[in-house]
Amino acid sequence: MDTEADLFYRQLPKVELHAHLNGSVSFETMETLMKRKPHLNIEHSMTAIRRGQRRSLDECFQVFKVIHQLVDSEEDILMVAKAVIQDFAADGVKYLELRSTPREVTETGLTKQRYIETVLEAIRQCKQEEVDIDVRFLVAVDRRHGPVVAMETVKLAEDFLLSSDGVVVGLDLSGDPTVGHGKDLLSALENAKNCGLKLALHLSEVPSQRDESELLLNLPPDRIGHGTFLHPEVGGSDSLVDKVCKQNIPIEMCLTSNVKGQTVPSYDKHHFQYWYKRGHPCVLCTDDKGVFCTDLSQEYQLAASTFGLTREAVWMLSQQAIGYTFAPEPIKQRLEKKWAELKQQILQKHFGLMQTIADIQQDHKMRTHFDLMQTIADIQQLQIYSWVTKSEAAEPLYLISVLMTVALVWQPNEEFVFSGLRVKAPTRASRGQSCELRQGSTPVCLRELPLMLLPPSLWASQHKRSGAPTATHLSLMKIVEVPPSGPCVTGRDVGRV
Ligand SMILES: CNc1ncnc2c1ncn2[C@@H]1O[C@H](COP(=O)(O)O)[C@@H](O)[C@H]1O
Repeated sequence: MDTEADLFYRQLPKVELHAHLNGSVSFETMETLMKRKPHLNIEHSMTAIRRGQRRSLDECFQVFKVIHQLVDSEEDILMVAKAVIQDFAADGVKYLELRSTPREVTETGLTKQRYIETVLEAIRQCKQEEVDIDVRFLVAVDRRHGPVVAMETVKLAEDFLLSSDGVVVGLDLSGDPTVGHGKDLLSALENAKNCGLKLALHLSEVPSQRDESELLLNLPPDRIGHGTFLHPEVGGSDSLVDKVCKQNIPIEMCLTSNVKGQTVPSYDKHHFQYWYKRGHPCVLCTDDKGVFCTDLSQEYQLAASTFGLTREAVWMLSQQAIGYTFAPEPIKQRLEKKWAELKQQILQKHFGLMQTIADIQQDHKMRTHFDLMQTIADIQQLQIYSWVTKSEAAEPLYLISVLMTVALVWQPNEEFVFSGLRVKAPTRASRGQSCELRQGSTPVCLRELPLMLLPPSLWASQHKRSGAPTATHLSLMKIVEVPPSGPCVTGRDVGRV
């Protein structure tokens, strides 16, 4: 069931800049592919790394080999590319730069030229079918295939740059980072740059790539993929960080991919934190949403909860990504306009309730006790209770704020039941005063709540520190947005103990 937060992150307009086509195939599309080729005996466990699972990077690359067996004809590529684009659109992605390595398969007659043409056909069909997403394509060079193939791929990419009506915009360098050295690919990459292809290069995805990154950063690339081991705290160097910062090169960050592929030990250790704190351009991406079982909404939500980003900051993060796309200026302007229009609808809708409660709390500080008692009636008139319903939306932030608004006007120490939660009013309704909440017989202690709106991420981290129940514990408590028709008063969940 979707929570209010899920809804927000899905509705958030997003830009996806690091997505490998064959790594982005959904469970459902995979199912169709498996049915088409039953003789391969491929199961889902061979194409995806599920929740809680981890693999070595090497094992991840084995997964791609399996997927490539399933996707080996023009027919497959068309289906997969269309499905992937539709998935991204359904996840609220408004602009997508898809990347893929052109392959030839003798048995099916697939050539690299036809491979790219088929992906472009999928993009064209989606556009014709008015799928709400702008899609561009990056031709990928697989580093494992060496300099000759790299040069051929660049030539192919250059041809499409000139003939694809702006859909092919750049070149990606990817593939198993433990194989080969970037110095052998330098000429091909220079050629690509000189002919106007934008460069999105996987850099320092593993620790051993320091020298290579030094070299490739001189090109310089237009964006960096992963950049996991660039900074000195993880074995990179100040010189690498200086180069990236001076040239202001955006970094594509793929949290789940890095954690599941074990190049990063845990979400909270992700290098997003390092770069984001410095104000460096960062863009959240999925990498391989099919293989790593994620989507871009989830990646934003994860980043926000792990690093305590406010909704405003999340919005900024997604909006700034427009500037890092390889799209021409008019497209960027169109996207900016779209973001501005949606901001009214989405951000303010989700902030509306919070603001109202903050106003009420502000009011409380001014009032006498009598007024406060009166305010409970006002609150009912403002129909806050009706926002607390049995619906699916459950943001602890809102819940606690509402609870505390009620608690503030209650007699000190008095208890009441609120949607099954036993709440004890604070003895003094002042900042810094702790307040006791119980779920069943379990006390939940949260400090300083009366006067602050606590983001779920912070709340979760407080819980970790205090050992109290997790945020999901209280997510049984539901709050929905204000219905457009105006809420109705119920108050039925509130009663004295
Ligand atoms: C996990 N991190 C990663 N690091 C480096 N390269 C990756 C990758 N994830 C995917 N690829 C590259 O993308 C190919 C699959 O999509 P396409 O067949 O091109 O659409 C992989 O074979 C690999 O070359």
